Amino acid sequence: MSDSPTSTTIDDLRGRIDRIDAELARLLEHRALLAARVQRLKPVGGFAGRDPRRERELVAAMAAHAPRLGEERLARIMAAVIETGLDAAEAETART
Ligand SMILES: O=C(O)C(=O)C[C@]1(C(=O)O)C=C[C@@H](O)C=C1
Repeated sequence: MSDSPTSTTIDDLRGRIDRIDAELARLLEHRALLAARVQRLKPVGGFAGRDPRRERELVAAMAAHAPRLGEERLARIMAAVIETGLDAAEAETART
């Protein structure tokens, strides 16, 4: 896939972003499902059982794949991802 100015338009780039966003949504859904399963296996799950060390470790591992974003920005993104996953897990628990 070329990024040359002649072949790349805003529409092309937005199309590529849309495809990545669809993939991200599927991955986030899958991640939330797995994180909900972890909550059910932990002695204390949900927000009460939050594990800051595990969160730091997963962000550090991700940073190796995302040098443009870097660890500090990834930490902000992953805080939102993790909190949203915990929120969905707690809502599911409340329904069942
Ligand atoms: O690994 C865990 O202990 C989890 O509960 C999963 C998870 C996550 O979403 O990755 C969620 C909350 C914790 O603070 C750390 C990680």
